Amino acid sequence: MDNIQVFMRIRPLSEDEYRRDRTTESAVRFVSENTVAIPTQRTENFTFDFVGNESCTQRDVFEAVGKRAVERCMQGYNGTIFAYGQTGSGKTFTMQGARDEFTGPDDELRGLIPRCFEYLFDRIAQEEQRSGGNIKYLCKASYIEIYNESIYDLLDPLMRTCAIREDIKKGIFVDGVTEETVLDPTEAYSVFMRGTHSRHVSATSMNRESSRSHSVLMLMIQSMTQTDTDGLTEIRESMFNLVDLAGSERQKLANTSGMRLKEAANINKSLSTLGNVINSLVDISNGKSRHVNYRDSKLTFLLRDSLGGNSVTFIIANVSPAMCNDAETASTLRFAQRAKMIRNKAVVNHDMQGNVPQLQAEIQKLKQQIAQLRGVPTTGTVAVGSNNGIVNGSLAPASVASREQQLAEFMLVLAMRKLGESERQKSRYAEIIFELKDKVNRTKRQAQQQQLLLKLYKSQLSDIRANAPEAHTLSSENNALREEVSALQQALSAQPDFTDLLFENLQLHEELEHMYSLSSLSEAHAKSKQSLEEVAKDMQDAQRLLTGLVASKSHIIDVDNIPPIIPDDSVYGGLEEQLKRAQHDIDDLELQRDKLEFQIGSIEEDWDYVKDGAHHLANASSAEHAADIIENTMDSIVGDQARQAWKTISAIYISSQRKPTALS
Ligand SMILES: Nc1ncnc2c1ncn2[C@@H]1O[C@H](COP(=O)(O)OP(=O)(O)OP(=O)(O)O)[C@@H](O)[C@H]1O
Repeated sequence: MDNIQVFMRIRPLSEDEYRRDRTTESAVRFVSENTVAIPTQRTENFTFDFVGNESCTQRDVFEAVGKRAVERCMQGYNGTIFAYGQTGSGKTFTMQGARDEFTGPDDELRGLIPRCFEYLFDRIAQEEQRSGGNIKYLCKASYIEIYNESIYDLLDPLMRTCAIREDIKKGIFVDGVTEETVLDPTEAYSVFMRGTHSRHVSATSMNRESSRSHSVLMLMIQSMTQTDTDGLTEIRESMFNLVDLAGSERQKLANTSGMRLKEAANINKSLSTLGNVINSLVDISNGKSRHVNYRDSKLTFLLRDSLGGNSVTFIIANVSPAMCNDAETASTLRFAQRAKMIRNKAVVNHDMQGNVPQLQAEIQKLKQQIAQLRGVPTTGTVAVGSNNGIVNGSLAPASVASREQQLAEFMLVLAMRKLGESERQKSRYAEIIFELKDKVNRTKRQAQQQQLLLKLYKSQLSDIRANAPEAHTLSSENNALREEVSALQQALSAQPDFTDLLFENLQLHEELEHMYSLSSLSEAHAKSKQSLEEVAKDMQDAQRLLTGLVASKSHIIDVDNIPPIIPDDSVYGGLEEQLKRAQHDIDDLELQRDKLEFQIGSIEEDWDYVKDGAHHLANASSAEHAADIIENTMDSIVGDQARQAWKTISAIYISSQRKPTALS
């Protein structure tokens, strides 16, 4: 059992941070070589397996983490390196490096990924040479992104989404993800950069930052060792995951809506699930029985083995040294401290492979050996010694024979198991073939349906074309109508401008009002007013009629330019509209659901802080320690209710301790 190893890296202060802090003083204080604290956050001390200060180089990180991870993968263990930390803390710099292109092995700023590639292929060349051709290696790379709880295949030109599946033999895997065989570091790096480029392109087109998603580069390393005599092959296979996580800062709901809300809810979900999984695993390491909710997020489900499973796991906790980021730095270190308590059970993933006759021959050989050994006592070989087989204090041949017999029987059992396994594998392959055939059939059916549709469209098109002879008549009719329209338009333009009439109307109206005010001709006024209104109305009607007529005559079919496919456009349009509305409703509902999940997650997290705080408070060693706990817990809580509850708990604690001055 190995604990997850945690490496902390402090990046140099950025110019922005300096402008904000107005000091170069670091928020992180070194207590000893591998122990740090954040005094402004009054944290406890944090001890890690390695702590790199601001001048820690890319080479240092590789020597401490990358090299060890590659070595374990070469032995057949699964390995994972996570880069964790707030946005801008240096995760990508640590994993990938300072630049977006590979400038070769002399580039001192290249990150862990290119360095791991170089080291891995160096070691492979060494091993292949040392074995004199008996060992052969195969490496395949896949690269995915987890964004909004969907998995995108970054090596697929269409960046299709994939599903995670579980299989008895393969364990957890990304179904249908692109796997590219890589033969040297340059090839591996160019595959990695291709995926990184797709990630940037999709991030830009979707108007989001790459730090809002997790990326996982998966390297499958397989070694095949040919055994000398029996033609069997030993296969070792390990999965090396290099994970660049989304920024770890807790997403706030305030002023967030639409896509951003969904994004925030999902990042929150996967990071808080990661936190919950780690908490449960820590409890398990402390002897408690807990269910671990790996399936609550894609990230934790995919990396299940890396957390409390069959993997050698390293976490690099990246932090900023700035005072303005001290709370986030403290939160990252608390996360890393908890993760360090998780214990993994890494085992070498190996298997024997040979065809069934080879395995059967092996069994036959073993059976013969057993039969020979069984025959030993009857042929009198055992009787050579005396004293129950003990000769001069050492085992007599009979005991040796029985030990050999046991060994041979044990090997027989192993071989039988192998045979069984190969049978199971065979049936699994049969299943896969069946599934593939099924898929092919479905694709064929879809293709047939599409061909039918195409035929239908073609026949409709040719119907329309077949009616084309009428085009002449239509065309002459068309011309006549066009002339009519232009005549009407002329007539319309010959009419006095409608606005002029209205204006005149208004003037007359005003004049009449004036006259009315001067004389007592009220009746005449009313009549004139009415008649003027009638004239205006008639003018309006005439105008409307004329415009309508022009518009109706303008709808003349242009028979020379019939679009290729017109069928049922309005129906499709209507359906599409309905579909859009339904999709919109679904999006709204999903958003609501995400929002609720986010709120629930946030509330649960808050209550966890309250519970943890109360637990720590009960065990506080001094009033100062208690004051720290009260303050830190309050900083971590987001919701009002939990804050209120924490205030009450703190007040009760303070009054019961009767140390109000220290704790206030
Ligand atoms: N150790 C370091 N030395 C020098 N510069 C660094 C170091 N770490 C990070 N930087 C610089 O800090 C900036 C932010 O780093 P980076 O992009 O790696 O952060 P990040 O944690 O990956 O952010 P995000 O979550 O947004 O992806 C970059 O300009 C990077 O070059």
